[in-house]
Amino acid sequence: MDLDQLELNPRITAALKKGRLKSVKEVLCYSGPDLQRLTGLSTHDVQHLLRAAALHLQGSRVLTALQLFQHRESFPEQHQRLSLGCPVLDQFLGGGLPLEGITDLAGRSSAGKTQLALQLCLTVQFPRQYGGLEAGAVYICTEDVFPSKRLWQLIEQQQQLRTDVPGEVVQKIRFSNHIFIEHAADVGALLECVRKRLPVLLSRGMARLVVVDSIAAPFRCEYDSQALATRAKHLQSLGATLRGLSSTFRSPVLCINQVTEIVEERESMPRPLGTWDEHLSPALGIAWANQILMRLMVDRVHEDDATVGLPRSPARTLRVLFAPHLPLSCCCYTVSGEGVRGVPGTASC
Ligand SMILES: Nc1ncnc2c1ncn2[C@@H]1O[C@H](COP(=O)(O)OP(=O)(O)OP(=O)(O)O)[C@@H](O)[C@H]1O
Repeated sequence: MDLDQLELNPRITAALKKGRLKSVKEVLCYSGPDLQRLTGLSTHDVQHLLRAAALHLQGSRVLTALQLFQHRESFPEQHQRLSLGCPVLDQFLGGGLPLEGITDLAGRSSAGKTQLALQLCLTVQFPRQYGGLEAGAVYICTEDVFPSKRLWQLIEQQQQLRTDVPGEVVQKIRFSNHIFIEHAADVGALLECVRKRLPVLLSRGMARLVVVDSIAAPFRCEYDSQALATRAKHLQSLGATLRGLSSTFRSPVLCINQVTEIVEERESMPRPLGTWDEHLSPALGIAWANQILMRLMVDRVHEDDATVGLPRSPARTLRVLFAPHLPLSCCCYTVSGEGVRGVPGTASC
């Protein structure tokens, strides 16, 4: 019984036993007045008891954020990330996706958002030493049908992409058996899915990655300008549920987002690769931005730009727009039959 480890007056210990309290955790679950009622102790004794219990749980050391950062190897849980399946992209993102919180991945159509999401659905199934979480993924489609043909292609070519993983390990994983696909065509269906079905899969350990592809689609078309407050309320509720699930089950949530583009007459000069297109902004505004932990933006150089002297490959960029643990930075990547790969030496701030 861990209550015996508390430095308490024997009188208080005896009162706890009489009140049938068995653990420090149990003590901390009661309010002061409840403890008084259960044990018959005075207010002063109960306060002393609560302080001793809190100190016991906290341990002897108080750690600062800097210590947590500097002694990574002593706190593997805090620094665990979900790999993107490519060492260049992992290094760019400080190890991969954080396990707790929502990552927003915005970008134009065909920029490569779905390709990254599909790759993550495979990576999550790898053993921990290869960057995975040894569990499946839930893929919630709100717009298009699930790209199963492309998924099969990626599965078949995993061995070529993941040269860091022994062949027998890759062959042993039944990737397609652990991807749970949901379709939610409107906000009501999406909320129902994340409130009811998602917790079941996560709590049973069947999945440890959630992809919503895309978060913007139902919210962009369902509300007119009169209903913006309702939209914000629903976005907030969805964000809170996803964040809660992510931190309870230490499972990353990736939300694919669309972009809004300001269309105006522009000079015909091509934009240099890796520079920020200020005409683009992620959809759903501040109501959604407040729900997410980090935001990434992918982009693809227009075909026209690629013909005006810019290199043909790489033609895609991945940019950190905000993240608590990363600088604002950018790197190039490619999409091939095998999957998504970062281009070495292209990361820049
Ligand atoms: N087998 C493949 N080989 C090479 N490139 C591919 C392959 N499959 C897809 N791609 C590339 O990925 C692009 C599509 O990317 P993706 O489906 O991720 O787009 P997206 O950003 O999700 O767009 P949307 O919002 O329209 O769904 C294609 O334009 C193509 O360039």
